[in-house]
Amino acid sequence: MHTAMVGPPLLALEGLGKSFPNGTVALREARLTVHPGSVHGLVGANGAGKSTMIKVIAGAHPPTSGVMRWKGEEVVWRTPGAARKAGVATIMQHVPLAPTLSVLENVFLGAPGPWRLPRARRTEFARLLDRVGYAIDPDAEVAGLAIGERQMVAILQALATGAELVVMDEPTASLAGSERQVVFDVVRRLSAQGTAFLYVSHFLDEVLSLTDRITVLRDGTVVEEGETAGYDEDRLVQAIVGRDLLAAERRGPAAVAPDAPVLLSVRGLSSAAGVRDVSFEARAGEVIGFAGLLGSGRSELLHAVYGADSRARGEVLVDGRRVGRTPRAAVAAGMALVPEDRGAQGLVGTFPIWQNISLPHLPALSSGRALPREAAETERAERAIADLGIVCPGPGALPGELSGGNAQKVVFGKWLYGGARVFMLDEPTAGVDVGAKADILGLVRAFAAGGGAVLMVSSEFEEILAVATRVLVVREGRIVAERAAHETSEEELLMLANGFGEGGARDAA
Ligand SMILES: Nc1ncnc2c1ncn2[C@@H]1O[C@H](COP(=O)(O)OP(=O)(O)OP(=O)(O)O)[C@@H](O)[C@H]1O
Repeated sequence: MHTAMVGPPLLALEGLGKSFPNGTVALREARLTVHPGSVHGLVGANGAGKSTMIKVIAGAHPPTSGVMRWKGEEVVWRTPGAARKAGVATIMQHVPLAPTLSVLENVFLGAPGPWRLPRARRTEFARLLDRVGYAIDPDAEVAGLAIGERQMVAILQALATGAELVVMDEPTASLAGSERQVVFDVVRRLSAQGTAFLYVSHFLDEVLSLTDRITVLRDGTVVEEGETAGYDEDRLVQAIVGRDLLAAERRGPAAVAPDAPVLLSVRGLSSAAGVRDVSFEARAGEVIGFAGLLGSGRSELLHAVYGADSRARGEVLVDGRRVGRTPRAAVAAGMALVPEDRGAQGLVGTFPIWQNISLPHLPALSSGRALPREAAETERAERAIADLGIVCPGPGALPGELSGGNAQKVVFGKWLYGGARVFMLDEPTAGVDVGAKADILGLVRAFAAGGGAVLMVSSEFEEILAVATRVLVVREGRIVAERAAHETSEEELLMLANGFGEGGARDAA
């Protein structure tokens, strides 16, 4: 990392304001200064205005007020194309690549210049790989790539367009440890070559280790800006949420009574989606963490338990009674699943928040015939908004008006306030800020303490250890190891998830 502080900044925003038609003021007199070759962290709670700022920079949202300067010159980018042409590339969390095209074709999709000729392309591709220090087959089809590799294709694509500033929105959100490292290495390497990065992330350890400077947004305004060296995690959390939370997050799991009844039994579950002969039990009050790498089958396992995979074979029992193998039967038996892909499976875009939250519970909330009681539903939504700290104009807001993290909290609220007893969470804190993360983990504990059972999948093993009573390690669709949470460590779980048993021997998975 070398920061060229002499000369004008690469990008400067001054007095930036952005209001939406519904009256929400997302940015107020905000400022940002990014220097060439620097890695600049942008952090803030859910709804603080990070995405809005990025979208203004990327030319996707016109600002309502303020000035933007690029290399010292005042600029107005009315389209993403204009920003890209000037040298800004934006990499969003869900990388929009063309799945049926090859890596090579994707990398040069938006690139200008002479790269239409196959020979020139391959030469340039090799040069780009050399710059990032990463190897990937140019002829591989993108559909077959792991998420980490897709991120790399997006970075190569940004370089191919000649980007001088790469904006990354939560680039590591669904990556496993080793894949994250690859992203960090590339960012460091490219910044040393002069490319600047604006790095948006809720993973504060990443922001602290990777960036040179940090800007903290709260409620649309910049509350702090300074050199990363002047921060530690506690101070950054304070700046983001205005309170100290780490104590709550580190509290550790509660113990389960040895005579607690078995709530959920899973027997010999297998599926074509890669789940292989999985059996386990969950007692009332237990939080079971499923530790596995991306692609280990951990999400498929939850889906199979929930009955969402019609090809799955095996038995699932709640309170000793067999549950039919459909999501409908699962819900009726008291099971709830909060999926990882909340965008596609979580919310109905045309329903206000209150309706989304009560969607799974309509029978319980209805009086007489299928007429929902709006007052009860609104009350439930208001409770969810308060408990989970959902930043929104009110229960009548539409999902599209919410920031990403707040929309996730709504999905969470959907299930939390019903009569569920077995709660399955797939990456429950992905994309939510540190404050909400502590709130959600607190809710998980409260749910278990109230006699429920929780199955939780997370790529963050630290988070699993913070709430789980027991950890099941998933690899290649099987449970390859079981540990009591207080008897294991992040390092051990990572080894096991990677297929290494104790002493470095590969487990016979
Ligand atoms: N299209 C929109 N219409 C109305 N309000 C919006 C719109 N997009 C965002 N907002 C609001 O603007 C504010 C800032 O949202 P933004 O998405 O920038 O937050 P964020 O910091 O990126 O949050 P997260 O960490 O959850 O992604 C929020 O209050 C959000 O509800």
